[in-house]
Parts: sequence; C-alpha cells; structure tokens
Amino acid sequence: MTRPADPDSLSQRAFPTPEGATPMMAQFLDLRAEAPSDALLFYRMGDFYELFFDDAVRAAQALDIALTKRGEHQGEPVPMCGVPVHHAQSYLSRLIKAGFKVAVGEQMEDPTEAKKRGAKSVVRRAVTRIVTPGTLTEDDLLEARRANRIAALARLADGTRALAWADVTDGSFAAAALDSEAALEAELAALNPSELLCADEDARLAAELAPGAAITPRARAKFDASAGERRLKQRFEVHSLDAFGAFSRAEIAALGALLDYLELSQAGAPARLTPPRSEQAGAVMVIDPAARASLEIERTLQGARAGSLIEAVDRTVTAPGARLLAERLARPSMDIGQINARLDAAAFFLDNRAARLSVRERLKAAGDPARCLTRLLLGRGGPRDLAQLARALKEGERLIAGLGQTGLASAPPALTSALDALSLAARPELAALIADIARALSDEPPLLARDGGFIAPGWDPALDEARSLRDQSRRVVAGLQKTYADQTGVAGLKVKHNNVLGYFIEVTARHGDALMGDNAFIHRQTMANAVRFSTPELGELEAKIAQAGERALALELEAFEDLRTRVEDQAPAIRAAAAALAELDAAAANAEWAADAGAVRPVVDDSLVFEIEGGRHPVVEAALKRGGEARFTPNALSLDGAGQAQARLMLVTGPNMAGKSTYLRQNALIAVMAQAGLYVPAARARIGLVDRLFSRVGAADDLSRGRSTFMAEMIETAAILNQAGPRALVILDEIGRGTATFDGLSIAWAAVEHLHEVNRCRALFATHYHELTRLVDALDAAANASLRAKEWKGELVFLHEVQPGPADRSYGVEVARRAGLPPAAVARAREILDRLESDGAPAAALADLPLFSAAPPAPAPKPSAAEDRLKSIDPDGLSPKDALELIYVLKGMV
Ligand SMILES: Nc1ncnc2c1ncn2[C@@H]1O[C@H](COP(=O)(O)OP(=O)(O)OP(=O)(O)O)[C@@H](O)[C@H]1O
Repeated sequence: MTRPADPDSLSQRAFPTPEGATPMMAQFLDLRAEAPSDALLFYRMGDFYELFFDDAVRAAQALDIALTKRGEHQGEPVPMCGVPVHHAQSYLSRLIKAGFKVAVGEQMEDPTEAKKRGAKSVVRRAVTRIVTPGTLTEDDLLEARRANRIAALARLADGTRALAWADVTDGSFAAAALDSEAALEAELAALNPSELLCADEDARLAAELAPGAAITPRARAKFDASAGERRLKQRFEVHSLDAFGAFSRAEIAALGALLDYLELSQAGAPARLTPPRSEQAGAVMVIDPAARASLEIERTLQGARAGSLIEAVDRTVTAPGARLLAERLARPSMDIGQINARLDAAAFFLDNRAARLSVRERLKAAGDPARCLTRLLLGRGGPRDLAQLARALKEGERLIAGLGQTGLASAPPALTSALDALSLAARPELAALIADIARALSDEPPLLARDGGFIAPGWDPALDEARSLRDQSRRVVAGLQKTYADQTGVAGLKVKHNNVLGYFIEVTARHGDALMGDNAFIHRQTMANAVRFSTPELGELEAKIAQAGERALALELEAFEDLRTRVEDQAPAIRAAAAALAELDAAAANAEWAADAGAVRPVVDDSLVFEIEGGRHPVVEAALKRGGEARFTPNALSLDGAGQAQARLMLVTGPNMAGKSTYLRQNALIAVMAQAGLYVPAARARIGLVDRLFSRVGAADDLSRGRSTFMAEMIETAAILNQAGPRALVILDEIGRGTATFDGLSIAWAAVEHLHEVNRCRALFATHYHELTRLVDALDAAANASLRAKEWKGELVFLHEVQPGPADRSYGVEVARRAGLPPAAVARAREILDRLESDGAPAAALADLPLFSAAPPAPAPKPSAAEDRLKSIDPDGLSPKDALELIYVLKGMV
C-alpha cells in the first residue's frame, strides 16, 4: 500500500470558515470540521457523493476524475468533484489503496422530510463511517487470505510501552506490553498492521517501525490510561478489567485509544470486538524484523507471496484457514502443549486420508463466515452474507456427519472441540436459524438488501400477497394493450413504462390524431415519431403496482432485519463455529502438506538441542522440483545449546554457490514451522524451544533510513549480540564482508567469540573467512562444517552436502570464471591467489602486489626457429628428396 505523498499535509489542512456560506455549504463545513482532517469527506447529495475544496482537488487527482466548480464561497469558486453512489465502492477502494481515509457523510432523512421544515431547509446529514485501511470489512477492499489488522502504539511517560491490535473482520482484540523498542519493532513486524495509531509526537517513530502501515496520529490525550480503562469497562460492561486478565497501564492506554478510534470510525456503532486479551510476554517466538524479512516467511524481499515460506506450505482451502496458518507462521508458539495439539490434529488427518479428503471437500463450500458475520453485525451485510453464513454452518454439520462416529472416536482434543463448536445438535436455536435462512432466501440472493427480490416465495404470506397483487396488476396492464388496440383499431398500440410518465400508451404519430379525439385517452407527450397517452385506469393500476411493490420491499427488509437480529443473538456461537472451520482447515492442510512434501512431525521440547536429520529448504526444494533440475540434497544439523553432546555454534564454510545460505535458512525455517505446529521438511527433527530467532543474511542497503550496506549489517549484528539469550537461534551469513578485509575478519572473529562466550545461544555462522575455522580449537562448544564441492573433468561440481570440518578451499575464482569474468581477469586472480596462499601472510604478500593493476594481456608467444623455418618453405618448389632432408633438419631443431 502506498501512502499519500505527504501524510502530514493531510492532517494539517485548513478549510474556509462558514461566514457567508449558503445553508448547505454551512452544513458541509460543519461536517468537515467534525470529520478527521486527514480523511476526505464524501458528502452525500442524492445519487452522488460530492467532495469540495481541498478534498475535491486531492480526490480528483487520485481518481483521475474531472475537477469542476460549484457556486462560490467568500467570493471564490468552490472546487468540486463527485462519484456516483452506486459505484462508490470502487472509488473508495482506489482511494484507500492510494493511502487516503474517507469520511462518509450520509443523508439521515428523506428530502421530503426536510422540505416539511421549510423550503430552504437542508437535509440532515451525519458522518456515519470513516473508511480507513485498518477498519475495512468489504470483501472487495480486503485480501481474502490475509488478516487486516489495526494497531495502536502507546508509549507512556514512565517509559513503558504496549501495542494493542484488533481485526475488525473477526472481532479479535488483544494487547501486549513490550519491554524494549526492539521487542516493539519485532511485534509490529509480526502483526503487520495495515494501520497504526499513535500519539502525535510518535508519528515519525511509528512510520519507521511499521513501514507498511498507514500511520494515524491521534492526540496524546487519547492514550490516557485512566480514560482508556473507563471506556473499556463501559464497552464490555464490566466493573473491572481483571475479568479479562492482568493488563499493564500501557496496554490499557493502547486498548483504550484503539477502541476510541474504532468507535469514531464506525460512528459509535459497537465495534463488535471480543473482550480484550493480554498476550503474555514469552507466549510466542520473537522473530526480529530483519530475520522475518530475510527468511521470507510471509513474503519475499520483493514483497511477493510467491516464493515465500507460506506459499510453499499453504494447502488450506478456505480464506479463514489461510489467515489462521499465516498467523501461526507469523507468531510461532512457545507453548509446547499448544504446538502438540496442532500437531496431533494434523497427525489425525495424516493417518486418516479419507477423513482429510472429505473434510477438505466440505470446507471448500464454507466460504468466509467470520467476515460475513462482522458485516451483518455492523449493519453492512446483505442477503448474500446471510446465505453464506448459513451455508458455512450447514457444511459444518455435513462435515461432522461425513467423519462418522468411528472417525470421531479417535480424533484428538483440538479436533473434537472444533467439531463440538460446529455441532448444531446442542444448539437448537442456531439450527433453526440456519434452516430458516435457507428457506427464507432465494437461490442467488443479491448483495444488497435495498434491491429486494431475495426472500423466497412461501416464507411470508403477506409478502406473497403483496407480490401477487403487484404481479396481478402487471398482468392486467399487459392485458390492457390488447383491449385498447381493439377499442381504437390501432394494431401497433403499445403500453409502456418509464420513470417519468409511469405506464402510458404509445402509438405512432400517424395514429396520434385518432386517439386525440377520444375522451378516454389523456394526451401526455408528442414525440417526433410517437404520441403518448394515459388513461385513469392505467393510473390506478400504476398506483396499485407501486404500492404493492413498496409494501413487498418493506416486508422483505423486515424479514431481513428479523434474520439479522437472530444472527446477532447467535453471534458468539457463530463466531466459534467459524473459528472451528478455520481450525479444521489448518489441521487438514497441515496433513496435506506433510503428505505432499514428505514432511515429518517434529519433536518440540524444552531442551536446548537442535537436531535435524535430512532437513530440506521447502522453497528451494519446490523451485528445483518445478524447474525439473537436480533434486534437493537433504542435510543434517546437530546443535546443543548446553554445549555438551554437540556444538552450540557451527561455523559453516564452503565455496560460493555451494548452499551455505540455503542450509542456514532451512534450519531457521524448520524451527519456525515446528513451533507454528506444522510438520517439517526433514526425516527427523527435535527442537528445544527457540524463544527468539535472529538472522543476518545477505546485505541490503537501507538507504531510506540513511544506512549504508555495511552500517545496516552492523546494526543488525549489534542487535543480535546485544539481545540473543540462551534460548535464541541465531543465523549469521557472512558478516563483515562490506568493509576492508582485516576489519571484516576481525569483526566476524569477535562476533563468533561473543556468541560463543556471552550469548551462549545456538548459532550457525557461515563465512568465507577461512581463518575463522581455526577458532574451533579455542572455543570448546564450536565446530566446523562445510559444504562439499569437487572438481570433476576440470569442472567444479557442487554436491550441496554438509560434512564435518572446514572447507578445503573456496573455489571463488572458479565461480567467477563460470560467471563470465574476462579470461585475463581470471588468470590474474589465480596469480594473486597463488601468491597469497603460498606466502601465508597476506599483508606482506599484498604489499608488493600493485593495487588495481589489471593484468596486461598476455604477450603473443615468439615463434620458434622451427616455425620460422617452416614459414619460409614453398612446398610446391621442393623435390621429394629436398623434402625428406628438410624433415631431418626440422626434427633436429625441436
Ligand atoms: N541442499 C541443496 N540441494 C540442492 N541444491 C541446492 C542445495 N543448497 C543450495 N542449492 C542450490 O545452490 C544455489 C546456491 O545456494 P546458496 O545461495 O545457499 O549458496 P551459498 O553457499 O550461500 O553461496 P554464496 O556463498 O555465493 O552466497 C541455490 O540457489 C540452490 O539452487
């Protein structure tokens, strides 16, 4: 999502004062003052939303629509643009994607009502909603497989800080206290909110910490913890928040500010959130933002889903299932019980292939009940949401039936509780509601209730009666055409309908006169080719049809509201059922992935070991498979944080392109997957819980934050050395490359020692500095491993196999040759390398190498005497005897 070029310029806009304004303009300016200044105001005028002043200028530019003028205010023309109400959604979507917020000012009464107050009175209007990136609920504005979160960052004067977050589309609402700025950044990277609220003065920091989010600065007073507490208690109708857990002051401040904003943006409508929950520190594996980005867990460094871990492992068949899986991978658990519960559920579906297939088949029809429910609760839902909701819950029932008693008996608790939540047997009211929705709605109901035509015949006798009256009158009208044609003798007479005249009779101009003279027909309109008439009979029928139609629509809307209210009453049970469907999808997808990829169930315990046999990188493996290239070579890893049975720190060396980075990353990804409760791509895996995952992989400039490549690398390395504790897993790939050789080597050396001696965490350290491999002699819990390559028929072959011990050589020059470096440069590199290696003391050896001297092209070799002689021969002038003699001479010369 891109932001408007200058978000500050939106929040500090000024609009004209109301002096001298027309009544309508005065109302506009009132609403404008009431709506947040960083939101554009859509001002409803009949069939259009109109925008004025600066709003119009910005919207016209962003939407590429015409900017016009409407009247004057204080002697200046008023800039204006507008969008039709029926297409507002697509314009809204474009504005939100361009980073804007939109306040929707609706008409709150019928214009005829306003007229009753006096000819000049203005229709009452109010801001009914502020559409912001974090508070969207419409399917076409949301990504189906991604949660859409809004977060609030509170930093209190006492130095404490917390984040609160909500997902309006499923009602989740939570907070976490964070003990450092780094933890805050990591949590934000995990949540990946689309909108972040913060106090005015924290706006810059917020933009830095959450680069993908729209930042919404709010007055500091909104983050007052006492006010927040009052607001929360009021909303959730409790005397004390203790009912929901123990919250810190900062958490309450963040939750309160978030709730306030949600109420504002929903214009006071209940935000329909679940009671807040406090996420305990240490509940999830903290993945530092650099690691999250470079491991490409949710998206690649380029921002694409294709090529990410989640894309490789996601086998879910519903959007809510995909969101649940994404949430688990984004925030892997630290709770062994929870991890095992997820694995148990997957194991059940792995062992029961038939159950897996049947559940997945059923789920495909279930849709996204959580989002339908939210729309219905917020009054934005339509008949189609009702229908989808009922269908999903019905599928839940069928799914249970499909599993049968035998299947259920062996299901683990995570699944039985999900199946319980789906069972309608114990919920007669919900079952009745679902049956009623199915009966009440027509087969393909429209998106919006206001269009009518969605209640099936037979549901409401009064509605059926109104409809039949309407249809009967229509039939009478249709019959009148023949009656009038016979009566007048004009065979081409037609009865037609339009919005201006209602029902009318139309004859061609030629027959117009015939009817003009007939008192039964009242002349209405003369056109170039046709003349139009009405009759009192038609007028009466018209009124009957309109009345019956209006009554039918009113009855339909009543029926809709009735069903909607019943949904509201059942909201907790429906939410639980929707969550259960997502849970089942995630579990069956986990098993499907395990079956597809030959993944195994990891053992996760509270030891400090990290033992992988036959580990693979899911993304690289899938890419190799797709490309039909060589197979992925599995590799083992054995680490022990206690430094007893195995090394704690592994130095990984090997030629370029041998697979060092792949090896490092695959092990980090296996840890993430295991704690997410997923099967892992390995033959066997045992992992002692990892509480923090750090990685420093690859070098990328962070110029937007004013950091050079080397600076960015050092900041990340510093964060690791300062923060990694004994339960952390660190992967470091070639640190120290971006500076002078000896500086780089020294920094890498010191980093290894620090990790080994101070952090004492499990670590993988890939390096090209062969000198470092000697460190294992001095560090008792460090070991060397290397990736094998061999030369075969003059070619370098990468085996991608990890073996104990350091690499024998680096083959860098060979890789450079393969990459197409000019032969002269390759030859020169070999020469320098030989010299450096034979001298053993690089500094001294380098001293007498002329810096930057490119190797001169090799001189053409001087021709030998034999060659000179050969050149001088004229073969045609030689007799056979001379030729023989010459051969003896030449032979003597070589
Ligand atoms: N275990 C493996 N099995 C098969 N192919 C592999 C394996 N590991 C890596 N590869 C292939 O080798 C390529 C290079 O791997 P990788 O980037 O990990 O090498 P590297 O040693 O880190 O290189 P450099 O030192 O140049 O960064 C990968 O893109 C992949 O195609």
